[in-house]
Formats: sequence, structure tokens, C-alpha cells
Amino acid sequence: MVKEKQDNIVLIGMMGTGKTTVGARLAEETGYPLVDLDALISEKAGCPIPQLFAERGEPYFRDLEAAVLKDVLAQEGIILATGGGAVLREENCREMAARGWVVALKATVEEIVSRVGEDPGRPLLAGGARSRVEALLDQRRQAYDFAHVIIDTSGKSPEEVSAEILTHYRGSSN
Ligand SMILES: Nc1ncnc2c1ncn2[C@@H]1O[C@H](COP(=O)(O)OP(=O)(O)O)[C@@H](O)[C@H]1O
Ligand SMILES: O=C(O)C1=C[C@@H](OP(=O)(O)O)[C@@H](O)[C@H](O)C1
Ligand SMILES: [Mg+2]
Repeated sequence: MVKEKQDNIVLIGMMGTGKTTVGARLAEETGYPLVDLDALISEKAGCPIPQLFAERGEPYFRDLEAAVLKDVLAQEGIILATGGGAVLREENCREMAARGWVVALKATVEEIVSRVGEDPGRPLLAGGARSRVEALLDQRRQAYDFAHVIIDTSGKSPEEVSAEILTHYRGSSN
């Protein structure tokens, strides 16, 4: 354990900033279990995220996302990798900030497109990854700013990002 207090570490940020990957690394480093919100949603829904979007629509996904998030945040001592749109509801942000130490991951448009632009697992990027990433970043311009710490991941490996987060975490007071 990195700290005596059983804080949750909550990762937020746009698609492709590395929340799932860095979350797994942080879990290894801290011994806290990794909870990936999308994986849990997919498990609960019984189908992959793209199928959920296609068959039930985004509003249904967002309702499920909010419910699973609330459930998961009742725990203590987890690494929570959220999905990029989990910050779109204010209530979700309030819960995350109240129940965890929130880290926002950032990356340039170029890096995001090169990391996830071709990935069919991200339905919101279908039909033109670069323009979709730009549009979403524009819509979400300040959505990630409530984090306790903001980390630019561009040009850094997941290991470097994880180490940087832990340096902040060990020095944080909450
Ligand atoms: N710091 C990084 N540098 C380069 N590639 C990365 C980095 N972090 C993640 N990736 C890669 O980018 C892709 C998306 O990462 P992922 O963790 O799924 O992002 P998110 O959960 O934020 O959408 C994966 O292929 C992953 O290996
Ligand atoms: O940004 C978004 O709205 C989304 C991000 C995805 O998660 P990642 O950020 O882990 O890719 C996933 O929750 C879904 O496709 C919607
Ligand atoms: Mg993810």
C-alpha cells in the first residue's frame, strides 16, 4: 500500500489518454485492485460497449455508467479507470471528487488519434477519428478540470505516467 488511508484513485480523461492502461500499472504498483468502469458496464450489460451503443443508444449507456459508478465508488482502496464521458454528468463528478483522489490524464489530438483512432471499440470515434476527437475535446473543454491533479501524458510511457501519479499521490494531503 502506498498510503495508510484507503483512498480511491480515480482516473478521468478523454478516450486514449491511457486511463485503462495506466490504471492497470497503478494497480500493480499499489496492490489496489483495478476497476475499469467500461469493463464492468460491459459485464453488467452482457455485451461489448460498441454493441451497447448500437443497440440501446448513448443515453442508456450513460444511465448505466452513472449507476455503476455510484456502486463502485462505495468501495475504498481501488484504482478506478473511468470512461472518457463519465464526467459529462455533474453528479458523477461530485461523486468522484467526494469518494476519490481524481487524476485527469491529457494528451494531444495527434497522440489520441494515433493511439485509438482506428479502434472499433470506441463507437464515438466512428466516421472520422480526428474530427471526432477534436469535436469531443471542444465539447468537453473544461469537463476534466475538476481533478485534483492534471497530467499530460504526451510523449510519456504508461510507466512514466504511473510513476508521476504516485509521486503526486504520496505528496497529496487528501
Ligand atoms: N502513455 C502512453 N503512450 C503510448 N501509448 C499509450 C499510452 N497510454 C496508453 N497507450 C495506448 O493507447 C491505447 C489506449 O489506451 P487506454 O488505456 O485504453 O486509454 P483510455 O482508457 O484512456 O481510453 C492503448 O493501445 C494503449 O496501449
Ligand atoms: O469518451 C467517451 O464518451 C467514451 C469513452 C470510452 O472509454 P475510454 O475513455 O476508456 O476509451 C467508453 O466509455 C465509451 O466508448 C464512451
Ligand atoms: Mg479505458
